[in-house]
Amino acid sequence: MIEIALENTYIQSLIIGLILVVVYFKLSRRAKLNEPPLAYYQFPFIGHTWSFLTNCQKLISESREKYGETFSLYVYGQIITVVGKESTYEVLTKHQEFGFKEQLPTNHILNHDISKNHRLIRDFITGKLKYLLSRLQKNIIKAIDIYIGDCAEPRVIHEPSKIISDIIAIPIASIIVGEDCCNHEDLLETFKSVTSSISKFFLVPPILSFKYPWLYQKFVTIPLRFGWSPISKYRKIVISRIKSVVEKRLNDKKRLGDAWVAPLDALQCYLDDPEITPNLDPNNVNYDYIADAIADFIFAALGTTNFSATRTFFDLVKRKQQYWQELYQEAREINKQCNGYELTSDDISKMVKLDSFIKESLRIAKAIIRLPHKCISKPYYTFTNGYQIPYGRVVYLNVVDTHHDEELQGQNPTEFYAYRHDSPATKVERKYLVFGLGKHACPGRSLAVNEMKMLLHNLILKYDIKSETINPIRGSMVFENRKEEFVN
Ligand code: HEM
Repeated sequence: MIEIALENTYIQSLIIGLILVVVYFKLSRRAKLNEPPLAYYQFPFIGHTWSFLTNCQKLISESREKYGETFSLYVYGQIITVVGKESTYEVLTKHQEFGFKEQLPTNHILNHDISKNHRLIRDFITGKLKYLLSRLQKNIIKAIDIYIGDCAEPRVIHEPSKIISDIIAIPIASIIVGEDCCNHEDLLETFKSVTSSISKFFLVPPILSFKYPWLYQKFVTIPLRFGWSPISKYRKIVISRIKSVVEKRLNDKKRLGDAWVAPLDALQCYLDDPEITPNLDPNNVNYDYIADAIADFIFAALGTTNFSATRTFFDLVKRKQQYWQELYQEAREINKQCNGYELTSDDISKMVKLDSFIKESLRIAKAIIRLPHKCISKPYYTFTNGYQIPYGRVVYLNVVDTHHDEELQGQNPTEFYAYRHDSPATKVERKYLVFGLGKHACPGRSLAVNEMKMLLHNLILKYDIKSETINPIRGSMVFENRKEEFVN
């Protein structure tokens, strides 16, 4: 008995000793690095997690003031580093040293190659956007008619943000699955809900994802291993809607050969991949891959554009007194010049004031820290300012530090002033991080900004819009046809 007890004590001491050695080595390795200051926190284990979740803005601005532009926080049981305007550029452009950290591990749900899909989206959007503008425009006008319509009598809209989302979904669907499919009500609904289905699935406390990514993955993927997926309903609807279209396209392509004119949409890009459609055999198409790649496309394109368009629209209504008349004059002039015909890309680039308004609205948006990146430089990375961080450290960008900086943004940087910009909303640059920067900068930004411009241009021309509350985000809006005539 005594022997067993002694043996247990010996094993316990050995384990404690080993832990101490590991901790010592970890600490001594870290001690050698010139790490950014770790902001003070009161409670061990909890660290800054609570304030990070509940009042991130205060936490970041106080820490920034106290410790300078680069500092570390203890969040979810892990040290993270936050960088300000000086080091942001380094993180976004040094691709050998920093990798983009996906906020949600969508690869567990979606059965496709994410980087291949992002390449495809990039090539498709940058190569074909000018041919897509006409379709986007037609569908925006159609969607405005469906969801707002004729307002000869003032019409109260109780959920304006939902209306904007509904409108945005149609043109985006038209460039993903094409004109034949994009009008099906069930398809549009599943497109609108897939982003939130995926996001909700990962609502497990991300504490695990930081400290024990492996355990987090095992934990969140338990339902998947039992055959349940948050997007199975989405897959079913998408496949049922695209199947006949795909079959027709493959048969036509086989039959007509070079004389066949390929439709211009993302679906066709997937069909052009021989791995997805071996031998153009309609019975052998990898539909699961296509449906999942489309879900990833929607994940990147729809939520972001919706959020930004809604925000800009609310800003427009909120700042009506100051900007509406001027923006209306610009829209009217452009509309007169194109004489009611479709807007060309030249016409859209003449919307200089609207573009600047959109840019300002996106700049001033309340994103505080964003775009987490992981340090992949071994064994550590040294910033130009001398601070060092170890391999594996997650680095967040303090976007506000750039977006609210007087030197970069001009006078009164925290205030909304639409005409402060001297470059278009799509331009990625050091002082404007809405679309990221460098190799991974958002490839869909021209599509998103053009879509927002076309939407707002048409709304400004067509309606007089009033908010029923001081804060338009919370209340209903009244839409009424504009009294002045315009050609459309
Ligand atoms: C206003 C709307 C949008 C915003 C604010 C936005 C923002 C962003 C940001 C911040 C990034 C990360 C950039 C980086 O790591 O440096 C990104 C990446 C990406 N965005 Fe967008 N985006 C928008 C619309 C779109 C649209 C419409 C599409 C598709 C047509 C799209 C497709 C993508 C893709 C594929 C990536 C990944 C790029 C890569 O990994 O190389 N985005 N976006």
